Amino acid sequence: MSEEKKGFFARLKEGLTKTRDNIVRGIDSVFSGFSAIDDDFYEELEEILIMGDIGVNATTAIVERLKQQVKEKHIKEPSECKQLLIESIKEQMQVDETAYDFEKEQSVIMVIGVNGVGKTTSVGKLAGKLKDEGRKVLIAAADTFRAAAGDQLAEWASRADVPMIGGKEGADPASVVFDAVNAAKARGVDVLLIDTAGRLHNKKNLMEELRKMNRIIDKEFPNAHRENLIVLDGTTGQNALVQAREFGEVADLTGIILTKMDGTAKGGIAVAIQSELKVPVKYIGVGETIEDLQKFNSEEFVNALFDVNMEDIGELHLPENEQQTDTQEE
Ligand SMILES: Nc1nc2c(ncn2[C@@H]2O[C@H](COP(=O)(O)OP(=O)(O)OP(=O)(O)O)[C@@H](O)[C@H]2O)c(=O)[nH]1
Repeated sequence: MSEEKKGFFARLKEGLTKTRDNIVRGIDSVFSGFSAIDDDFYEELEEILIMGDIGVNATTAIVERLKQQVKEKHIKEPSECKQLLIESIKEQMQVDETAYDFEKEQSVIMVIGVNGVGKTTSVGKLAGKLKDEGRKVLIAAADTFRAAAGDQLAEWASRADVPMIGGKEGADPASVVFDAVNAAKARGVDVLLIDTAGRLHNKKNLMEELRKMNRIIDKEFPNAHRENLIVLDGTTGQNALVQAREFGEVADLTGIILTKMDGTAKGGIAVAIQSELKVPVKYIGVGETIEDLQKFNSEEFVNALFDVNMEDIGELHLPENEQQTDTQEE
């Protein structure tokens, strides 16, 4: 690599440039264009948030919270609302600490989503991250439908230096899962990561296959902590919500991996997802390399979105390793 890689926060901020142009500029113009905080002001603000892919539910909650604060704090100037709005969005997106318990427990993580959203890449990145944290990781390549998927995952497994099971084109995905679960138990693996197909002959088959895999894990490994992480492509906007709802019908979704947040104009979808689906965004991806996936942090995300300088806001409650990496690299 010719130039030194920037810290995650800097990459996130850069990645959110288009989203920022989309949302924050509009918000700023409302704050500077209105001389009073009235119904028109709130309406205009709502419109910009909704247009910015933040979604109706989240927008309503954010604006309601803002109204309440304006009243309580006796604020008169629209410009004084900006910080309150930022805080309100952060609150809306907070992820509970327990969301990452599975990282420390014996767990089986099934990674699901439509094809091309970044499942294989995310499994590889997550494997590397957990391995670095000292966890014993095993990858199961249950996407046996797409010819190159197994090879692609094998490459990630070797990059992350973790073993992989399965990956043979045409093999029965459920039997790959069965083998992987039993290997995980026999080898005392901490985290089993399962990459699944995003496409089969038809949608019904795909959903049936997922159900079957779920049943096998439940039956063979009832004591493991279960996670079903859906991967959503941040550039698809509202369609990501539709996908999550569909997969939610066959698997109990416990979290979201939001990928391709580098260069999307629709980054506001992160806010919408959290409030519409009540499923937390646990990781975000801002590029194609192993260090480009990080835990989602609402503070960091909203600051990056609004271009708030991290130093200006004092100590952040980032997970330890992220905090160190960013300060060192920047
Ligand atoms: N820019 C960017 N590209 C990403 C990110 N995550 C994944 N990609 C790219 O998206 C493309 C698809 O990723 P895959 O991991 O193959 O997607 P998949 O969901 O496994 O696809 P199927 O195996 O077809 O179901 C690849 O070119 C990845 O490099 C990200 O965070 N940012």
